[in-house]
Amino acid sequence: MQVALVGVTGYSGMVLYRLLKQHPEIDRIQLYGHVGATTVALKTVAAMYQKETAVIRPFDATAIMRDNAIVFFATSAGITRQLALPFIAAHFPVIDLSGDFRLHDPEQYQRWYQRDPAPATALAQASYGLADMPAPLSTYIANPGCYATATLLGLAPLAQQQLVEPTSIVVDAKSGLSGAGKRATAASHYVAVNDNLSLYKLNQHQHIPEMMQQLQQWWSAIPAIEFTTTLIPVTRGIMATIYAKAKSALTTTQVRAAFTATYHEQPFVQVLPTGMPTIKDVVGSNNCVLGVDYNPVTNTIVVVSVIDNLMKGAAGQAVQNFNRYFDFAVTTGLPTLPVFP
Ligand SMILES: NC(=O)C1=CN([C@@H]2O[C@H](COP(=O)(O)OP(=O)(O)OC[C@H]3O[C@@H](n4cnc5c(N)ncnc54)[C@H](OP(=O)(O)O)[C@@H]3O)[C@@H](O)[C@H]2O)C=CC1
Ligand SMILES: CC(=O)N[C@@H](CCC(=O)OP(=O)(O)O)C(=O)O
Repeated sequence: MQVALVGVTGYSGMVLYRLLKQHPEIDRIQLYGHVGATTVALKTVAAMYQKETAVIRPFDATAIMRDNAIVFFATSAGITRQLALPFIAAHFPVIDLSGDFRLHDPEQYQRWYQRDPAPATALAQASYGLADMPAPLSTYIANPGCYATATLLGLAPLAQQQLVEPTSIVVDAKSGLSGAGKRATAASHYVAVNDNLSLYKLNQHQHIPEMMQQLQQWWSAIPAIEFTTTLIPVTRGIMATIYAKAKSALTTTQVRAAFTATYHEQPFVQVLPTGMPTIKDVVGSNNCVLGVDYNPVTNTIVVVSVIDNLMKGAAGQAVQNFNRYFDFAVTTGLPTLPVFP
């Protein structure tokens, strides 16, 4: 099979290229960049790929659809919605790593992304591809956000089995710097990040509405969640620590059983039998590892969810959705072990 990738020069695109190269069902990857750009060799823009012979061609929707079975967009939010419309019109398969088609409601997109949304008719054709909670996929798959993935996998059993007070959910999420993409800013300057922690986008993070959209499908009684994001001085990895009041007194064993029941058939989701996961437990893998606890003193459930933001949070989940879309075994071409240590 031949597949197209737009945005190989970004962090997610580079990880996706590596995964697609190793995928046994993929014979060839066609790379595309900006509209009207000249064709360049991949190795000239990615110095670590000196032995790669691939070239990056200018974006051309017609050529992509003619030559490939599917296109992956690893492009920035705001860009994909400008490039993807011909594929939607043609019902050509797309896996989109950006946030442009995750929200069904265009007003929500305008509010949280502060940009014009894609047309409502186009948004209606997209499906939200939370790959470890399988639901039917349309030809346009909106890959979930990295924080949203970690948080939703940590909350799914609690929401679906209605184990918590629906108004009590608090999520304290932390991410490594690669989550911010390759462009440096004052906030991502080495001095700002190293030996430091900084909380950002308080109550304004763009993943809040996609999490609410999904949570309310699972349990409409959840009105909102408190969600904070903190930048931590690591390259890869997200840890979401979730707190919620139990609806009735439980034990840690009962909470864990709820998680195990949800995920026992999911090869990438591990529920720890004891203790809490660390970021290094997942880096380099497509896994999500979950630790759970119930504190009877405060009647609080604590869930810790860790993922690699560039794997499960982006490229890995994109390949998992590719496998689901084409009915390949879901683990095909995907690492289930971290690069520990
Ligand atoms: N980093 C992460 O952990 C995660 C990222 N995502 C999402 O994945 C997408 C990519 O993120 P990330 O890799 O971090 O971003 P980067 O900023 O690292 O890369 C962005 C990519 O988009 C390309 N691009 C930008 N503008 C255009 C354009 N007009 N036409 C064609 N290509 C363009 C860039 O090419 P060039 O360099 O030539 O401009 C680059 O290849 C984003 O939507 C992001 O929100 C989702 C989950 C996690
Ligand atoms: C550390 C960091 O800055 N992370 C980014 C994650 C961005 C991202 O993945 O954007 P999508 O909305 O397309 O998923 C952020 O918090 O905005």
